[in-house]
Amino acid sequence: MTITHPNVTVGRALDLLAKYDATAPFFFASPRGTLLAEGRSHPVPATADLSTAVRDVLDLATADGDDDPLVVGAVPFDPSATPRLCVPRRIRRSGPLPSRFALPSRFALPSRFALPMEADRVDARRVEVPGRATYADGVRRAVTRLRAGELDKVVLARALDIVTTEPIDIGTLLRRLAARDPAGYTFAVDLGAGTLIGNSPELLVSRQGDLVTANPLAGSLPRSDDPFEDFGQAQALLASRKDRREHALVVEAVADGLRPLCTDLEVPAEPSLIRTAAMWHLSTVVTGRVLDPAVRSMTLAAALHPTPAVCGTPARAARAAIAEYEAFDRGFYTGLVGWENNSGDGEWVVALRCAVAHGSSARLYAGAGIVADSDPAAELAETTAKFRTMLTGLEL
Ligand SMILES: C=C(O[C@@H]1C=C(C(=O)O)C=C[C@H]1O)C(=O)O
Repeated sequence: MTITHPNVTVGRALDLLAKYDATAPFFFASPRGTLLAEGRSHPVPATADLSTAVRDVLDLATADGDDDPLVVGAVPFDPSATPRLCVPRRIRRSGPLPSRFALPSRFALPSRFALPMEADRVDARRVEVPGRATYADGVRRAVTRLRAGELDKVVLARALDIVTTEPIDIGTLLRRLAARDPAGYTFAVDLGAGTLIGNSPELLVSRQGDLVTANPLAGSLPRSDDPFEDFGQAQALLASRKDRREHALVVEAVADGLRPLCTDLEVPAEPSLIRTAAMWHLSTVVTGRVLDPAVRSMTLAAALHPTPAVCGTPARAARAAIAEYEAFDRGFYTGLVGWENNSGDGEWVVALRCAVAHGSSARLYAGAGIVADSDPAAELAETTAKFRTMLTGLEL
C-alpha cells in the first residue's frame, strides 16, 4: 500500500471492499476507481445552488489543510431536500474492482444458509408499498393521462419493505452486490439513520478534466436464466418502439441539459444495450467538453437532475403525477450518489437498485418509465425484476 498524501491512501479495490463496514460514511466503486471514506467533516448544507455549496466546502477543507479534499455522498430525488454530502476525514482510493471476483470465504454464506430451507426466507416479512394491484392501477390511470397528451412520460416507483430475523450485515450486503455486478456502480452512504446501499447501472454525469460523459438508461426488460430466452429479451428490447421512444425522451433531455454547458457534444443516433445481472437496458453514452472550467461535475449534475429516466417529461407535470400516484417519499432513491474534487472533476450516478437499510429492516425501491403505450402488467413485472438486485444481495 502506497501513501500518496496524508489524507489519501491508495490500496487495492478488493481491500477497500473488504474493509468497508456500516460505520464508514461512504463507499463508491466505479470504472474510474474505488473510494472508501472514514470520518465526516465539512457537511454541505441544503441550498438551491448545490454546485457552489460543494465548491465552498472544498475550499474550506483546503483552507483547513487538506490538499486534495473530496466531497462525497448523496443528494435526494427532491433537489431542495437536505443532501448527505461531506468532506470525509480520510479517504482510501484504489483502481476499479476486478471485472470478476469471488468473495473471500469469510463473506460466504453462513452454514445455516446451506440448508435446503433458509430461516430468513421463511421468516422475513415483506410488505409492498403500495400493493401490486394499486401500483398497476396507478400505471393505468397515468396511461390515460399520457394518452390524453397531458404528459409524454412519467416514472412511477414502488417500494418493498423487508424485515429480517437478524440485523442486516451492511458490509456483507455491499460485498455481495459488488461481486454480483462488479461493472455496476456499487455504493453505500451512511444517512445517520440507516444506510443507502445499492448497485446502480446508470451514470448521470462525470467530468474528468474537460471531458463530460453521461450515460442515460431507459427502456428495460428482465434478464432470463435461459440463455436463448435471454438473447431474445435483448433483441426484443432493441426492437421495441415503445422502449426506444421512452429512451429517446431521456437522451433528448440529457443533450438539451448539457448543450449550454458543453462543446463537441456527441449524441449517438441509436441506443445500445447494457446488461446488469437482473436487467437489460437501452443505453446511450453522450460525451462533450466543458465550455469553461467553472462548469463543475455538480454544475452538470444539477443541470440534468432529475432526468426523464427517473422523473418524466415535461418535468413539472411528471413531478406532480409522481406526488399524486406514489405512496411514499422517494428520499434518496432516484437522487444522486458520487463525489467531486477541488478541480471540479467528479462522478454522479443515479441512486437506483438500492435500499435504505437500518437494523433488521430495509426499504427497497424500483420504478419504471410509463409512456402512452405502457402495459400495467409489464411495468409491474419490470419493477419486480428490478427488486432482484437487492433481494439477491440480501439472499432473500
Ligand atoms: C427507475 C428505475 O430505473 C430507471 C428506469 C428505467 C426504465 O424505465 O426502463 C431504466 C433505467 C433507469 O433509468 C429503477 O431502477 O428503479
